[in-house]
Amino acid sequence: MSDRFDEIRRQIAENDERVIALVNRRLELVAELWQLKAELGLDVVDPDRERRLRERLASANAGPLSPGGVDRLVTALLELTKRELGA
Ligand SMILES: C=C(O[C@@H]1C=C(C(=O)O)C=C[C@H]1O)C(=O)O
Repeated sequence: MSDRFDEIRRQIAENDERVIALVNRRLELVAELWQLKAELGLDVVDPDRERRLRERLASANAGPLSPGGVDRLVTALLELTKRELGA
């Protein structure tokens, strides 16, 4: 295969590893926030906050991911967070 082919694959792998590291960091931060919410007697799940998160990320998206793609990604992220943290 060409050098460019290998280089593209290397960059894809590097990006994928960054995505995993960022998702792990996100989980740590949400876990910390939920601990504080629990101490304050608040519900950990906040549908209004989730709606605003969805709107903010839709606005921040510069593409090529489609608006529908952003929405699916946010849905997956929120579901994953709740499953991992046991909400
Ligand atoms: C992170 C929060 O808690 C919950 C988890 C969210 C998330 O995974 O991003 C978003 C909203 C809440 O349902 C928050 O209230 O900000």
